[in-house]
Amino acid sequence: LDNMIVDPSYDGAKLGNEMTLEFVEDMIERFKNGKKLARKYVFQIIITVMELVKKEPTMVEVDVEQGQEITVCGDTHGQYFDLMEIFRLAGKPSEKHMFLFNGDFVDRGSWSTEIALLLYAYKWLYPSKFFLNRGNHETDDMNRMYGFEGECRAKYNERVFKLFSESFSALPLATLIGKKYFVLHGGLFSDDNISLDDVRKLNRFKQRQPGQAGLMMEMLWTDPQTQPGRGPSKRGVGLQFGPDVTKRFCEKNNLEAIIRSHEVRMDGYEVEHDGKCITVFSAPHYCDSTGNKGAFIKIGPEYKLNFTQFDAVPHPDIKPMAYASNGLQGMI
Ligand SMILES: O=C(O)c1nn[nH]c1-c1ccccc1
Ligand SMILES: [Mn+2]
Ligand SMILES: [Mn+2]
Ligand SMILES: [Mn+2]
Repeated sequence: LDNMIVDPSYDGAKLGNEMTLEFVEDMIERFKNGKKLARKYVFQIIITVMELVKKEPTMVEVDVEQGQEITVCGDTHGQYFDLMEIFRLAGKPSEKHMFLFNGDFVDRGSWSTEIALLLYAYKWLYPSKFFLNRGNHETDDMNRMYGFEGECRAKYNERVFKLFSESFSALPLATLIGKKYFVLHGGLFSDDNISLDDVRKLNRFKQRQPGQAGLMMEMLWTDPQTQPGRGPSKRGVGLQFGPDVTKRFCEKNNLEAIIRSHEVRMDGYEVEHDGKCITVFSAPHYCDSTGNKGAFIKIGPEYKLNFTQFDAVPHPDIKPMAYASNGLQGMI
């Protein structure tokens, strides 16, 4: 990276060896005005955050101390201007105000590189207060089809996508808050005997992509259902799990509830399975079409769940999937 230079005409803040709040604030404004980051800084940010998250356990454990809070967000899917609305309403990340983004940061919305780079910059700035769970959209197959790869190529280059892809495969798969809330993108498992210890022990580096079976795939893909037991997934990947599965898992692991994302909810969130399964989705008016609200959850030292709903805000006239290819690139 040292031999990479930043064009002397570059009008943005300079990045040295440390992330600064000034650089992050400058990034936020640049992205709002449709500007990009110097490519050298993009590489620096992704590489630094990849090294940081590689050292994190597959399930990160966080407690909320007095005077602190954590805001849990669900899918943001490239909707940068709605992410700005989250920070306006919830407050921005800080040493006292922790955040957890629960996967699906990218794809669909056309400001996926802006969201990914901003979340990564905050991870660098507040490494022990800012948390990222992997979603099923932090994977190569989805990024090829749903816009992120195309957006990386269009705004930066293929190497930037490859680096993001490598960093996604290093992301933790779950976060345990106060030993009470098990937060992951998709949901629970085909096997009732899976415990938090099995998640802790899961070697997420053995396979870069979740594939069609196994613990990692299930954590990123499964959905709750109202009927007891387990059923087939509507997505063709994973399965659906009923209230009894959630109850058994929470009892076995002394949990209040699981918090997951992965599905749109018209109210932005939904409390299901007798309060043991909560879905939080943070992309309002999803794909400029669904008309849903977004939501986020604030959790303080008392570990009560505090839901906030919010509406989509105006954004520049760039459609969802503006950079998506037909996904056949490189196939023939
Ligand atoms: O793109 C989405 O809405 C999404 N979010 N999580 N999973 C998906 C998805 C999965 C399979 C096919 C299409 C979308
Ligand atoms: Mn999603
Ligand atoms: Mn998802
Ligand atoms: Mn929109």
